[in-house]
Amino acid sequence: MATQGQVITCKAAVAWEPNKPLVIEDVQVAPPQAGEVRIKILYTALCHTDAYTWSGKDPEGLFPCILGHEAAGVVESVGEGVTEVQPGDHVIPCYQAECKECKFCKSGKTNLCGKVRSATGVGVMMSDRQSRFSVNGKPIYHFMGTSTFSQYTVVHDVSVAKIDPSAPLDKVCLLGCGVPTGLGAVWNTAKVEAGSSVAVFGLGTVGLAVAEGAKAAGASRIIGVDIDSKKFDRAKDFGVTEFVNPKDHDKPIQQVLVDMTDGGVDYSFECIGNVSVMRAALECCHKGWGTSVIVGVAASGQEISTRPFQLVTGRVWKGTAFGGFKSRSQVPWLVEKYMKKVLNSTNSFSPAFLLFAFLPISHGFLLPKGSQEIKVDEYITHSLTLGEINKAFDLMHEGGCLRCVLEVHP
Ligand SMILES: NC(=O)C1=CN([C@@H]2O[C@H](COP(=O)(O)OP(=O)(O)OC[C@H]3O[C@@H](n4cnc5c(N)ncnc54)[C@H](O)[C@@H]3O)[C@@H](O)[C@H]2O)C=CC1
Ligand SMILES: N[C@@H](CCC(=O)N[C@@H](CSC=O)C(=O)NCC(=O)O)C(=O)O
Ligand SMILES: [Zn+2]
Ligand SMILES: [Zn+2]
Repeated sequence: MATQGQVITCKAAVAWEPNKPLVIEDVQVAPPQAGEVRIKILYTALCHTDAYTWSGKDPEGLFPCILGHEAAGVVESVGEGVTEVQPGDHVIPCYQAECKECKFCKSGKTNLCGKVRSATGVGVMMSDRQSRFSVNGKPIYHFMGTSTFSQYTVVHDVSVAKIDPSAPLDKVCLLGCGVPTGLGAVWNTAKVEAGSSVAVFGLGTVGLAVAEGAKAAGASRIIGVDIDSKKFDRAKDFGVTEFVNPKDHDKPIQQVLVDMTDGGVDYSFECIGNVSVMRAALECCHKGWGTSVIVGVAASGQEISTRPFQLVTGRVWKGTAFGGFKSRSQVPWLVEKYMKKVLNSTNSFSPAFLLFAFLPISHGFLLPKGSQEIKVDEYITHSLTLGEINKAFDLMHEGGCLRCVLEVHP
């Protein structure tokens, strides 16, 4: 039955209040307006940022809402004026938009986009400042401009990346957030060079993707720091070469790292969201040039501090959103890199090889040596259905879980 132009009633997980179990509801999803796209979400993963907003600690958190921002699906219908995608296209919703026209997009200095951020931060669509979701007439807020814990969602056209239709959506949904964030933190934000020493604080999905990116960039030492020693074994597969558990040391962790590395690491990455660790990550960097990148998201009211002397003496403190990747332009490229790995694991040589070899040039930037392929499957530790979403959130807080992928239309 054609659904174009109709309200769709479907299942979605609604967060009615902070920290209260999500409820699977029959949700009405309005048709897309001008410049909007309605997507049938097929697979969504959970990210710690969903848990953070659900906890009530996100200053932008609004309830009731539909969370979720790491997903893949198929375009169901498009609103007036949408030209870059059409029904049937396979897509990844992007919480970081890319309009290619605003001063951010045109600056060449950032992946942040200003076109719809004022609406996505308050849970509505840009054109009429209204939500497209409701339950029995009660509006439900959008989240991060994506709201993927729903069988159908409506997003702005500038927030949709069209991808290779042969890519497995149950895997590439991860390219909507955590994996690109870690890789991009290394390749785009820090620009780690071959031979560098790197410290990664937090060995969850984001930290492991940092390690993977650092290995691809040719880092000589990749030191993983985590308070859970069970994380260490798995981290070796992602490129971590040494491990430190702060609980095993009496000295501050920054001092431990400085002592291990003849004065400090060249690059460090905080992938936890803990402001004390952010300070340690800066202060374990080498005097004169060490760069620390904040990736973790810290709660409302939390602030970072250090002695200004740390910066006066040449350390650099940076942050990254979505790893600095320009979403609509570069998510399809990340999917292609993943597909190359899939192809290579089935064919020893494929004509697609030449295409992939030239893609980095056609996309305007160079890949670090050895980074032609990226892992995705390796980050998926659990698979459940949308109806089991509360169980999936419980799993996230267990040490063994990296990403749990939910089948949205089981
Ligand atoms: N900036 C961005 O664009 C993005 C930021 N994030 C944020 O990145 C952070 C990490 O995300 P995930 O990897 O999914 O989280 P995760 O919870 O899976 O990983 C965090 C790791 O840190 C470890 N840890 C906790 N406290 C620690 C401490 N004091 N010292 C050392 N290790 C400690 C935990 O054992 C765990 O292994 C979250 O804050 C998330 O919100 C996620 C995606 C995008
Ligand atoms: N509303 C939050 C914002 C948290 C945040 O920094 N989000 C990241 C993405 S985290 C993904 O899992 C981001 O892209 N930030 C840039 C942006 O424009 O939001 C808060 O206020 O803490
Ligand atoms: Zn995320
Ligand atoms: Zn823009």
